[in-house]
Amino acid sequence: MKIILASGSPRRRQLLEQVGLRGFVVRASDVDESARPGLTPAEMVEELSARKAAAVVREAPKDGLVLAADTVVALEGAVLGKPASPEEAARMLAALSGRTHQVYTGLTLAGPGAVRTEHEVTAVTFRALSGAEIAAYVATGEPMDKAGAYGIQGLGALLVQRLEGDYFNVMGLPLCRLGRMLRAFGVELLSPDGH
Ligand SMILES: Cc1cn([C@H]2C[C@H](O)[C@@H](COP(=O)(O)OP(=O)(O)OP(=O)(O)O)O2)c(=O)[nH]c1=O
Repeated sequence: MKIILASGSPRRRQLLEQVGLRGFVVRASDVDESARPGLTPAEMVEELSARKAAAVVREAPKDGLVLAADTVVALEGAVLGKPASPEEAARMLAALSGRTHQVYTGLTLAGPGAVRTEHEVTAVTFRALSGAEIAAYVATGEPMDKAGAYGIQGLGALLVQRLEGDYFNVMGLPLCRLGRMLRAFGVELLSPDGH
């Protein structure tokens, strides 16, 4: 089955390769990422991942399997997406400092005749950060294209004291859940013949 990754995120591409998927194609969608007001973070990431998948499905081959995801950070009811400026990144990091937040990723698989959307949550606790540390981290540029203004896979690892759940969900793709969802579409990542 031809797998189409509907994502411009280099992390998601890397993570698919990590679990042995080869030969997939990348078709970044250009959908409106603004969410309807009043949705919970879980509803929001599910809806956005479904929207990203739907935008690519139209041009996909009939036997293709489209995979799309969306990640946000939730802090006590507030949803943090990607920061629009270094100042906003610094504000997000100050809000996350010394507290626990949730990272939500919605995942949609759209195959021949079936579409499935699920989400995964990971709880992440930051240590207390000084203003100087926040400024230094923002100056690296790493926060700018990432939900919640940090990347756990980079220097952001220095901020994370504790994590509960799927680490890869924080990077933007919950691999354990993905494996289970792919199996439902007939794609087995752990097969005896090494596929
Ligand atoms: C919290 C966190 C987020 N992120 C990233 C994952 C996502 O790429 C990004 C959230 O933005 P998304 O809108 O989920 O994804 P994207 O715009 O990068 O790619 P596309 O819409 O084409 O699929 O934040 C990290 O890489 N590390 C982290 O620790």
